[in-house]
Amino acid sequence: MPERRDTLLYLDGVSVAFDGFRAINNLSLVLKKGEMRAIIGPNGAGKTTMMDIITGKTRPDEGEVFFNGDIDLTRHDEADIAMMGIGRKFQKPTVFESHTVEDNLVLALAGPRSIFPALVHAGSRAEAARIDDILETIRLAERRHDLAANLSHGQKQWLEIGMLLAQDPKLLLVDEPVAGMTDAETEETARLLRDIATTHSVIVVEHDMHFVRELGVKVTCLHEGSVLSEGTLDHVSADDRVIEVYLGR
Ligand SMILES: Nc1ncnc2c1ncn2[C@@H]1O[C@H](COP(=O)(O)OP(=O)(O)OP(=O)(O)O)[C@@H](O)[C@H]1O
Repeated sequence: MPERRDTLLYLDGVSVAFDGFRAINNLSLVLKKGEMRAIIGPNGAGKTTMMDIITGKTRPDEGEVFFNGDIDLTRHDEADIAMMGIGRKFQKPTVFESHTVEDNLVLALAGPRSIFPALVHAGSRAEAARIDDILETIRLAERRHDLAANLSHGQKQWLEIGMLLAQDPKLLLVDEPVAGMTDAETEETARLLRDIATTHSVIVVEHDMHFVRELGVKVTCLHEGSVLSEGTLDHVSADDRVIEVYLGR
């Protein structure tokens, strides 16, 4: 394990059981500052539970969970952890359908981690620049005045990623972003996340191996609540144990 102080996220020996069943079992995983990581693994491997532990939704029974080197996440609740800069996007998009794309971002900018507390209603130049920036990143600059309801499923996912970015998180947790997307949207999402990863740390959970390949980052395969294999996608997908429990199904 690397020195904890140099890491953005540090999980060591983490376990949690539900009714005696160990959903997470002695899990150790380290994310470097600025890193993007893909998490794969079969249904029930513990991917969602791991995200729940990081975000403070679930408290581990054992083990260490540190953010930014020295913040013990097991001592904080969900609201604190969101304020500290861990943003999570769930699988299902939850944009405000009856608002425009731009207004969805304005609302997100005004959220709990807003860097524009008093300025939002003033429609300040800084806010406008920030929104332009996010719209470019999420490929929706041309759609800014359209209602979110009229976006495609993939574009709604991008908008929600934009709403997450508006909170300026240090770490983004993204759960199955490309489920239900077209092939073209899937490829664009990989590029979009790579752009975001130049300035943020990201954990992406995904089952779509073509997409994971496009991300081009280190992969961790979870199984039965711990790390089964870790490394490049080529390394992990050539691992017999990964083939047996996941890829070969
Ligand atoms: N709150 C809970 N109470 C009881 N069991 C739970 C709870 N949360 C998760 N589990 C169990 O823990 C195991 C791990 O589930 P988890 O959702 O983390 O897996 P996953 O890797 O995210 O799977 P998927 O790919 O299907 O989303 C599963 O067997 C699940 O049924």
